[in-house]
Amino acid sequence: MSYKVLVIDDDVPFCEMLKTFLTKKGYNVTNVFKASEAQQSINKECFDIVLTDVRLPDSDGIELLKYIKKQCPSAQVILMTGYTEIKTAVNAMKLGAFDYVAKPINPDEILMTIKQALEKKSSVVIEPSTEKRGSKKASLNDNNGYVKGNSKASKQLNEYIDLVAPTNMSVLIIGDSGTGKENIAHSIHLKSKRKDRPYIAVDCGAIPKDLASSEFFGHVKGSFTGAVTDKVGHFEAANGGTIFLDEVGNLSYEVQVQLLRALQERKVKPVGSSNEIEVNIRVIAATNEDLPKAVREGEFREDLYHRLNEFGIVAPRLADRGEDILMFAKYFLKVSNEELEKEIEFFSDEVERIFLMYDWPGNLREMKNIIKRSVLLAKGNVIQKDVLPSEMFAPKADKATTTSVSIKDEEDLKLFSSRNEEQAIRTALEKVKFNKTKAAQVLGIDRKTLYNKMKLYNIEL
Ligand SMILES: Nc1ncnc2c1ncn2[C@@H]1O[C@H](COP(=O)(O)OP(=O)(O)OP(=O)(O)O)[C@@H](O)[C@H]1O
Repeated sequence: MSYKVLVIDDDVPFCEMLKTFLTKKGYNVTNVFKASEAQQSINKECFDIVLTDVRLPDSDGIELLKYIKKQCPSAQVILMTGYTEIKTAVNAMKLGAFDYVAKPINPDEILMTIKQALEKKSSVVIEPSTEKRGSKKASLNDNNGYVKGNSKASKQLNEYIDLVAPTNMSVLIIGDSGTGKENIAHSIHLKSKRKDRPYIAVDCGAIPKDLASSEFFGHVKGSFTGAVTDKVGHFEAANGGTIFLDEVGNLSYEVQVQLLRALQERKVKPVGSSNEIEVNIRVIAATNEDLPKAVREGEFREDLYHRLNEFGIVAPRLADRGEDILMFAKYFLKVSNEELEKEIEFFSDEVERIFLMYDWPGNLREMKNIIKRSVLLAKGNVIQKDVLPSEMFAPKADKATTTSVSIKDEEDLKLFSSRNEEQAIRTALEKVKFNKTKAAQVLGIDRKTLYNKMKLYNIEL
């Protein structure tokens, strides 16, 4: 079976080139050039992968993404963006896009992203002992790959993981997009007594509402049109092990009711069957939404929220993981070198400084993407600033805070923005174990400016 791919871009030659390339790789590709044409195509059939430009002549990729996720939730949407639109792309991921690739598109990169999206789409069972699967999760959780981190935030996170893993408690992981929630869930499973039993990851945002019962609880042949064979649901498949409910905030109210019943009674009944099946599973759920707010607004059931949240873990933002930032960067450099068969050795000092200053709105996933792309573009064996997205270091229009204190060399402060300046200083101080001289060097400012800034932000050591 060949997977169906819809490409949406008003650049016709580019679409044709991509179509030729992907067709050669065995995909069944349809090209359209406007959002309205894309909507028509999606109304006719559901695609496995949708590759869309962020800017379209009659709409934008974000609006289209919302439409696609409503019409065909299982489609994996990949945005194609210019560097200046990376923030939009990161927001799109919060709305359910799988990933983004920066233009100009590199064929190997797009192919790899499509493969990863298809892996996610199939909601595969990840058997902990079978690292050969090639799944990103499986490979990251071997001892060489999983970055634990040394920052305060990481230490606390790892402590919580170790504490809760051996228990049977349900865990709710809350965190911004790309902070590593799925990775945390899998670590908990691997450190639990259930580690040799199945681990099933389910992307709740990708399950169509009318198929949800069958996906979770299975069905018997003939129970509805399209049920041509018996199907084992995710709950039964996870029996004895762990089920990971990603994007749990996306479940419809009806499905929430069914899920709660299954969790309380520890039994499931496949659609169309009169037999109940006993299940013994541990639940880990994740969300980047404000679930307590959803509960207050009546969109998420309070009883289910408490059932899932027996133990809550907050996945820290990358910008709050201080001294780990470069550790993660080096890890992603290694992974990208392997994936792209390159041998880039390190980052220039300037690039490291930019990494420490940047606020990483898309967290680990954004870092991974930026580094992968930089590895692709790098000429020599060092990643230099010129291959980074300029928005990572361009001076921001709002210079209010940088002019409010005496700054000897304002140029050196161009990395700062009013939004992340305080965080950048805290991160740098943490990284150099609170040595102010070294922190000033890392920040590229003089010590006096650093003192002034610390005073401004009430940073006390
Ligand atoms: N501790 C870690 N060490 C190394 N890589 C990590 C770690 N945690 C996460 N990653 C990588 O960072 C990326 C994002 O992680 P993950 O998919 O777990 O985030 P998420 O919070 O579940 O994202 P989303 O909110 O988009 O579902 C992945 O490529 C993952 O492999």
